[in-house]
Amino acid sequence: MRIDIISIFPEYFTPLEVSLVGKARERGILDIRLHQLRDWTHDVHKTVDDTPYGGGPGMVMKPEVWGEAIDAVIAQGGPEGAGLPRMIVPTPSGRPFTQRVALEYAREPWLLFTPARYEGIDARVVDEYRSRLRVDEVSIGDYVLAGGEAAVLVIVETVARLLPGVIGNAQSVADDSFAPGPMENLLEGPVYTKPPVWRGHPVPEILLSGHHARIARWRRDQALRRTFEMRPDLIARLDPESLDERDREV
Ligand SMILES: N#Cc1c(-c2ccc3ccn(Cc4ccccn4)c3c2)n[nH]c1N
Repeated sequence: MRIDIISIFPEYFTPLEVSLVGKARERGILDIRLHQLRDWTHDVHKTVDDTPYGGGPGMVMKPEVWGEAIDAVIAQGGPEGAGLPRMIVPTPSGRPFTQRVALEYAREPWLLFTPARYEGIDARVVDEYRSRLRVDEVSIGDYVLAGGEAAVLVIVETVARLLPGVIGNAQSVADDSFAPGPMENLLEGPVYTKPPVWRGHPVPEILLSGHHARIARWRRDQALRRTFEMRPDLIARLDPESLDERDREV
């Protein structure tokens, strides 16, 4: 997968050089390219923003600069056969970014992220590129960040761990909370490791029993309880068909 990120803070993406994403880049699974938006300005101050039409607080990012930058990245071409990139615009007013959306993105050969700052990008940029590309305006949650870079970090890491070969244990991905299937809309239950007793806190006996069926049942019970306690809104989304008699008792 090829990923292009255009930003006025390319240094914000240093975390993509380490850990899981960094290793995926070293192994050639991910090709991430960063671009400094100001490289497409033409004034001595490298201006990327201006006052909003209609008045109001803050500044808006100029369409000309973004248009030249996006055109230049597209013109570089992507992976063979990839065609044009899917453009992802983080915004507080976007559709929710979920595990299902991440799975969609993980199937794409080329993603182009356009994280903005200030009050966002002139709306005509999205209008322009919707006529040429698939454009997604997405939000990572119901709170307001200072810009889109943190959202890109979240999205890239979420998508990267879904790519074949990135996570050693593919079952771990399949068992993710929110992954489509039996675990969808269920939160992870508690996890434990050695020692068997820590500061007087024992590991639940069932986990030491070696009885895999009972352990699986216990874990599902814990996931249901955790979901009920922390995210009752997700309980309503559970597919009744996916619940057995025991689940209904929990
Ligand atoms: N994804 C996502 C986001 C964002 C986000 C994404 C991009 C930008 C570009 C500028 N700002 C600041 C800003 C403040 C006020 C109104 C508009 N924009 C962003 C915020 N906030 N919360 C999310 N879940």
